[in-house]
Parts: sequence; C-alpha cells; structure tokens
Amino acid sequence: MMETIKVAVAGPRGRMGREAVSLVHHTEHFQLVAVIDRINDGKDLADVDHFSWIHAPIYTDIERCFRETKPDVLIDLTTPEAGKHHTEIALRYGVRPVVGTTGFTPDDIERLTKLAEEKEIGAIIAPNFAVGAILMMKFAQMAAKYFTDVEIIELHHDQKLDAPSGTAVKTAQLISAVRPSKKQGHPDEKETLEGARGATYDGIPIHSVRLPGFVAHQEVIFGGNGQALTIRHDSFHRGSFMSGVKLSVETVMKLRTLVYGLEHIIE
Ligand SMILES: NC(=O)C1=CN([C@@H]2O[C@H](COP(=O)(O)OP(=O)(O)OC[C@H]3O[C@@H](n4cnc5c(N)ncnc54)[C@H](OP(=O)(O)O)[C@@H]3O)[C@@H](O)[C@H]2O)C=CC1
Ligand SMILES: O=C(O)C1=N[C@H](C(=O)O)C[C@H](O)C1
Repeated sequence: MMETIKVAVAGPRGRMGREAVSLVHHTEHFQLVAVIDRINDGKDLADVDHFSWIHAPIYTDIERCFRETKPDVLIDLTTPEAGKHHTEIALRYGVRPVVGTTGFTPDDIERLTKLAEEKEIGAIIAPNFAVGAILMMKFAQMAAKYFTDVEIIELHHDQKLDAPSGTAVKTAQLISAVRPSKKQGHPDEKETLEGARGATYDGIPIHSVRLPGFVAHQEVIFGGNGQALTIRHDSFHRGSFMSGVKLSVETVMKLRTLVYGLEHIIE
C-alpha cells in the first residue's frame, strides 16, 4: 500500500487549482489537508462554489496553514508573485513545493534552488505538466541539433497574466542549450511596427497569441534549406495537466533538490 501524502493546494478557485483540488480529492493515497486562498479565511472549502462535496480548511495565511496542517507537499497554481512567495515559505517550513505557476525568472529559479539545497528538501517547478508538452520540448531540443533556425509561437486563453508562457521560455532554454547562440533573420532587418518580430530568448523569437476559446498551445517551427519542421502541442482542457501534477507530487517526496522542468522526470 502507498503511504498517504498530505497535500495543500494554493489557488483552489482558479482554473488549474479547481482541477488540482479534484485530483487530490480523488487520489486514494493523497489527502487534501488545506487550501490557501486570498479570501474565505476560516471557511470550509465545501462552503465555496464548485466544491460542495470536498472538505478542507481555507487559510489566507500560508504560515499558519503550514503550522496547523503540516502538509508534505504544496501544489501552487496562483500568480507569479504569490507563487514565488509561497514556494519560498514552503521550503522554509519543510513543505515540498510542486509549482505549476509560471512567470519565474532564471534568478528566481536559482535562488529557490539554493534554498532547497540548503534545506535538503525536494521541489519541482514545472512550466508545463502535460506529457505531450514535455515531449514537444524534448523533440524541439533534438531537432535544434539539425536545424539552427527556429521560432516559437505560443497560443493561450486571453486571461493569462504572463507572456511569454513558461513553456515557451523553457523550450527556448532547452534549444539554446544545444545550439550555438545566433541572431536569426536578416542582419539589417527593421521592425516598422514595434514588436513585429516578437520577443527573443538567446536569439530565438517567441510570439505570444492571446485569444478567447484557446487553452494552451504551442508550435515550434524550424526552417532549413528548402524544408520546414513544425512541432505542435495542444492542451484542449486542463485535465491534460493532471497526470503530470500527480506524478510530481509522488516524485517530489523522493527528491532532495529542486527540479526545474518535468523533462528531468519524464525521461
Ligand atoms: N504548469 C502547468 O502545466 C500549468 C501552469 N499554469 C499556470 O498556473 C497559474 C494559474 O493558472 P490559472 O489557474 O489559469 O489562473 P487563475 O487566474 O484561474 O487562478 C489563479 C488563482 O490564484 C488565486 N490567487 C492569487 N493570489 C493568491 C494568493 N496570494 N494566495 C492564494 N491564491 C491566490 C487567484 O485568486 P483571485 O482570482 O481571487 O485573484 C485565482 O483563484 C498560472 O501561472 C499559469 O501560467 C496553468 C496551466 C498549466
Ligand atoms: O496559463 C496557462 O494556461 C498555462 N500556463 C503554462 C505556461 O505558461 O506555459 C502552461 C500551459 O501553457 C498553460
């Protein structure tokens, strides 16, 4: 029999948080011990819309939550600011963070990695939990050894706060790890409308589309001599992320360092 893992979820009313609460509730060896929200302090989750059948205390003070409910794992699905704060507090309290929240900078990742190392505690920061997205990133890294010219187009719902997406940044990081740094396009190209060529990460253009009706999608387009290769992934609903969340909660219990990206876990 698997040992029970006590889980707290931050951001339970959000699009992802709702799915994560349901996942924890329905997983036999997970126990939802608390949720961390901006509102409803002291209430039971069952009193909040969408959750009439799931009981857990709601806390707005994360430190009080950790002291009183002692979770093994924190799943964070909030905002970049709240996510960074929650991750740091979790590490300080010996609670293993599983962070889906995006918008962390390389400096944030470095600082949190050091803190996890100092505390000898596992942590996972995963810009994308969908197995198909992890494969897309791995395939893109493979392709970058043969095609040095690449652009990334990420497409998301129009309520997304951060741009570019965490997945697009991670994809660019994986590509830039295997190809020489390069400025793409014509050396004299000029934007006649600012932003026309997108943002760039180590010379890789990233274009962010935000439209109602979309969930989470990305194309990595490589161009070569007389050919193109397009690698595309689509998340049509947020259930696509949940097997990665479950795997992360199980895996983080065995780690003693911070892992940034599920490509290190789904090998
Ligand atoms: N890694 C992955 O696979 C995925 C990652 N994401 C990322 O997850 C994050 C959440 O996305 P999504 O669910 O769509 O966003 P939502 O805006 O739907 O949800 C965010 C929730 O966090 C709450 N919140 C804000 N601040 C705090 C705080 N200090 N304490 C507790 N809760 C807080 C918000 O409450 P309120 O509305 O009242 O402000 C809201 O309910 C984003 O960073 C997104 O990029 C999304 C999908 C997949
Ligand atoms: O905000 C979202 O929705 C998503 N955010 C993550 C990101 O920024 O990459 C993961 C996924 O793309 C959905």
